[in-house]
Amino acid sequence: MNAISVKDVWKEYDGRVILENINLEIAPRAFVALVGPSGCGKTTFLRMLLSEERPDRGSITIARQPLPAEPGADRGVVFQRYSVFPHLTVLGNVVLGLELKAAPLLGRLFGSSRRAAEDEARGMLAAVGLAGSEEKYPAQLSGGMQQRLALAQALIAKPKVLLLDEPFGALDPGIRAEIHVLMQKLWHERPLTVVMVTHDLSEAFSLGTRVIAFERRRNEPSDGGRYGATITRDFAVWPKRIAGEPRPPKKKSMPGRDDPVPLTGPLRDDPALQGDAP
Ligand SMILES: Nc1ncnc2c1ncn2[C@@H]1O[C@H](COP(=O)(O)OP(=O)(O)OP(=O)(O)O)[C@@H](O)[C@H]1O
Repeated sequence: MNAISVKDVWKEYDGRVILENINLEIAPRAFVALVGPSGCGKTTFLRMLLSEERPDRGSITIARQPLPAEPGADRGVVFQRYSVFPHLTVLGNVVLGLELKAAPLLGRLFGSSRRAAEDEARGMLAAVGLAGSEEKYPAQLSGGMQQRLALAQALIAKPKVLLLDEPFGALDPGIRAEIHVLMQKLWHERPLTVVMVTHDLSEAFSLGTRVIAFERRRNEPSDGGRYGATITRDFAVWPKRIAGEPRPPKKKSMPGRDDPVPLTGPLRDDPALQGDAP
């Protein structure tokens, strides 16, 4: 199963401790939202899960196996921008995900394999709401459609783990709400464990099964970078959100028990959960 286990992980850059003593057990099919102040090391943590960076100390395993030394098809990733290739069509971007998985060195499929890959990619594009846009180029798509494409490209290789680094941060609220619905649908339908970095607390609680805050407990300039951020809060979202069991759509007029955790009071004001978003 695609459980993630992080044990006593530390990361330094240039003699400065960025992350310290990170311990985290993520259940298979969880949707973990990571929040915390700007610069506390959320992206660094995600990059370690992707094998773009290595911990200086500690270990990370997925499904009880040490992380591969390089990023691979087992972990998909979507960034806030620039996740897709501008010179490839929408279809080409998604087919590439399959080509890189099947032929990592050559990155090309031919003949019937290519046709099968194209059919699969068309199915994936339909699943993210991009049917009919196959021959367009990313620049011809809106921001929301580009992120749908990035999700399709990441998911086509059937990763066990999906890593999201503020994937919806640049989208307008209406578009963001639509893509949240899509994101939940994709998570319910596929055997994925998701780790998402976000500055948006409301997004964290409306998508996640669990919200984790990173924070530096000591943050004095005189510390000289001796202390990094660590996990200071770990909330299970209530009512429980369970992969594969979508909640019924909300009734419009009456606030119900399936509403997300209300973001008022001490939680909303908790400095550990404040990013630098307005
Ligand atoms: N490759 C690198 N070399 C040196 N320092 C780095 C490197 N990558 C990140 N840092 C530093 O590590 C710290 C944490 O950066 P990171 O991007 O992980 O934070 P973050 O919490 O994701 O920030 P934000 O919310 O603003 O995206 C920052 O001070 C950053 O400058």
